[in-house]
Amino acid sequence: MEKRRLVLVGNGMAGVKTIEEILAISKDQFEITIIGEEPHPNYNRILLSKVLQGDTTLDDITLNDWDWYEENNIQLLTNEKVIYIDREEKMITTNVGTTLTYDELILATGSKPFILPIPGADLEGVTTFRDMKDTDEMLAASKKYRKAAVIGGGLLGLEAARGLLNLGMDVTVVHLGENLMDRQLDEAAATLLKKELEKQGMRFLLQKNTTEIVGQKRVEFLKFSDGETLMCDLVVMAVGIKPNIDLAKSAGLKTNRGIIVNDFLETSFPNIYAVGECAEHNGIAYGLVAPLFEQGKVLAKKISGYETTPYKGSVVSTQLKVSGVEVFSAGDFIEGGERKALKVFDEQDGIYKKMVFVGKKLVGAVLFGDSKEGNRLFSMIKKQADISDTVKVSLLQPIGGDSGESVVASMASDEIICGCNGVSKGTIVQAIHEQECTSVDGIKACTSASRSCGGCKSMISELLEITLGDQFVATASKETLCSCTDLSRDEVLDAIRNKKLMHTREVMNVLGWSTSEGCSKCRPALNYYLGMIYPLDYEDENESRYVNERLHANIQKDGSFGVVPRMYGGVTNSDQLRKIADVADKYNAKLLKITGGQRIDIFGIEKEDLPKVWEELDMPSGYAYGKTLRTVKTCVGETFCRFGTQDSMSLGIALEKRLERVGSPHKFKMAVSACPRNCAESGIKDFGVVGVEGGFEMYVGGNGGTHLRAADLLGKVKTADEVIEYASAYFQYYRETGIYLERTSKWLERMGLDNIKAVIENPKQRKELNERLEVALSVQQDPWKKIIHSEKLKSELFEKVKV
Ligand SMILES: Cc1cc2nc3c(=O)[nH]c(=O)nc-3n(C[C@H](O)[C@H](O)[C@H](O)COP(=O)(O)OP(=O)(O)OC[C@H]3O[C@@H](n4cnc5c(N)ncnc54)[C@H](O)[C@@H]3O)c2cc1C
Ligand SMILES: NC(=O)c1ccc[n+]([C@@H]2O[C@H](COP(=O)([O-])OP(=O)(O)OC[C@H]3O[C@@H](n4cnc5c(N)ncnc54)[C@H](O)[C@@H]3O)[C@@H](O)[C@H]2O)c1
Ligand code: SF4
Ligand code: FES
Repeated sequence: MEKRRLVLVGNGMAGVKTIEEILAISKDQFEITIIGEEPHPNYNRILLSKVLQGDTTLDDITLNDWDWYEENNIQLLTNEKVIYIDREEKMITTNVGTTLTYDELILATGSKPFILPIPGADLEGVTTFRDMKDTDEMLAASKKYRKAAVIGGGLLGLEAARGLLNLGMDVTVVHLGENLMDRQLDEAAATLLKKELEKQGMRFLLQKNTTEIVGQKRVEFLKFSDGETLMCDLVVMAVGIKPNIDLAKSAGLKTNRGIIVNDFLETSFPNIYAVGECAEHNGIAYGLVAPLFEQGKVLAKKISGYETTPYKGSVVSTQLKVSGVEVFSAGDFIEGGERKALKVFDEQDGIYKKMVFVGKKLVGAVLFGDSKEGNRLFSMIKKQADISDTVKVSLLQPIGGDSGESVVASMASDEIICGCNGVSKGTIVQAIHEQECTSVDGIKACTSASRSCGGCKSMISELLEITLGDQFVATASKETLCSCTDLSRDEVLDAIRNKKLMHTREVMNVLGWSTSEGCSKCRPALNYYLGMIYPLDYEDENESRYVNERLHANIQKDGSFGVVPRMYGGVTNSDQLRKIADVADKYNAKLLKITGGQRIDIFGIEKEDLPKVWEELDMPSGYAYGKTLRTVKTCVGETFCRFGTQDSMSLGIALEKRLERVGSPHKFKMAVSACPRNCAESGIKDFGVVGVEGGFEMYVGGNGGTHLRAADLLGKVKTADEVIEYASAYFQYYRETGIYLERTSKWLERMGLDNIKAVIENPKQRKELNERLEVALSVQQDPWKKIIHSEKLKSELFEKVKV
């Protein structure tokens, strides 16, 4: 049967969740294309607050990585905006001229932040908080400036303010109303919240109406309607959102605040649907993921031709994601008229709880200071169950305190544990018993619970403990390799060695993986571990590698590639430079850039040209894409510098030639400086060398990236040969004991510097590590050369396979 063409506009949370639901029920019905204006694969927008708070990175919050699209045969166009829908021809056009026809079209264009229409809103330093670009802008500003003003004291504004405080800025929240989070909290809870956040260092200006943002080029201060001002050099506008309906409106679909949809998410025009924040159902456009995911489920069934109950709207609950503050709000929480409130206020411990009833039905709740019962109350609100007077009062007791009973234990099977993804206690218990999910990650993989805000993780953990007893304690104390197995990395490696397992599939079969194919986390990890354990016999599985490693180049936003040839020790010559210039001209490179690792990146090469570019360069691969040694940065050293005490360039080149190509758990960067002035920045490298009088100091575990870490002193040696011996042993020890994707900075903290030192300083162990490394090095080949000389690889990788 010919597949129907399904086009999704908007690569965000609601749209991609709908596609996941479609794939789960009818994998082969559609040929799917997703078009997203942002340059990234689908990421968890909710966790941008955590990225801003410095707790995590874009990689960590990616929900569906590039490989997921490829594995599911989804064509993904990023950095493209759909600007036109031809309803009659059933065709869309993007801003770069791509046209695509569709049988079914889903609009999931999300929302746009509301920008106050005041003078100065377009000044430099004024931003919103909606996407990764905004988050990057705030992260960058925090490195240069000190004073931030956040306009809007809602959920978003407060989470932004907390993030900026974490980044070391002075933060003032400017709020129009009398109470913070006025859409979610009553006066009592808002007052407690303000006090708590003030303790954390946040400042507030309430009942302040901003009339102007003033500055020459960049913002300098805010002006308020009462004539007062506030000095600031960063302004974050968080004053609400409006559904993004521009495209739908221009296509003539019926719109109001959002795109009008019926109970099956159908718009006013056949075969066009809307889902997520852009959709308006019964007069409501939602701004939280739980209702959007509910919509996605209904739409997936509808579009796949399955019978479905109609979408009848959602009751919502919210939780603020600021550490140290527990706030929960759900339903109709303001009393008055027939809505009667039941409240407790423990002033000493700063706990406030309120439930609002209509007759015997719970219709709303606000919790401050202790929000453990939040999801349970939310379940009751959703079910509109009758609650007796005794239960009413018992709901306000601190469960788990006096009685010893846990909240989770007392929940009924159909009560919701994960509000974002609508997953009940019963579903999780079933996954534990029937799918043998025994960790929070396992539950996430089996049911999606905890995949969004993560607020339910502690309840899931508790439920696992209650359901599995001792067995959970055993599995909880270890981190599993991935959600396909309950075995830890060490247990898997032991089994590979003891049972002589030689292939990724064999490992999965013999060790009882819960999935037949594994996942994008375990496949590359197993490929690495097997290669490390059996350097001579294991045949690398290219298809288990991430796309950059598979193609030996770095894929860029626009789908072209960056090519970085090796320049040992950052030293080059006119011949190499000429070749790079010729290749750049011939293959229309878009940019030549000197990298931080002292070499040249040739950007903008098309995939099919890569083998020809490598051949014409005739230089080794710089592995700028690899989990292996990247570069050895060097200073000019004693050869030219009057401060130099050692020959840093020769040592750097020797180290790079010795350690290149062989795989490691993550990338490995090195540097050699010839004196303590440290021009090569040896203090922030995985292995850094500093020349001193009479020898070299060796520093380890440094990192100059997201998690900045100064390297620790490993030791001091006299000769360059000793440096090479120590560095090789250290690298091999990391290869053998590191967890796949663990940088040495984290590895060192996990293993303990003293323990690592004890191994590396032991002459016997150092020698053995060097010998084992030698074996691994003996079979390495330059991958570019290998591909150039293989017609099979060239055609498989660069002609047939879609990236
Ligand atoms: C910092 C932050 C924290 C949040 N925290 C929470 C929370 O704790 N709990 C919660 O429930 N919700 C939270 N939310 C809200 C939640 O993230 C959103 O409700 C959800 O992401 C909306 O999903 P969506 O797919 O409708 O829109 P989006 O995720 O915004 O996706 C829409 C996508 O469509 C793209 N697009 C738009 N127009 C076009 C076009 N014409 N062509 C191509 N692409 C287009 C956009 O670039 C965007 O990538 C938070 C939001 C933010 C910003
Ligand atoms: N934890 C969470 O669930 C979470 C976190 C972040 C964002 N979100 C969602 O993201 C969306 C955007 O959040 P938001 O906080 O911007 O929206 P919001 O509408 O909830 O809050 C905006 C706040 O700004 C205030 N405001 C309006 N005009 C103002 C002005 N001129 N000056 C000062 N204050 C003004 C309002 O009184 C309101 O409290 C919402 O849908 C929200 O639910 C949710
Ligand atoms: S690290 Fe020392 S030797 Fe090397 S360039 Fe800097 S000052 Fe000169
Ligand atoms: S409650 Fe948000 S992920 Fe479960």
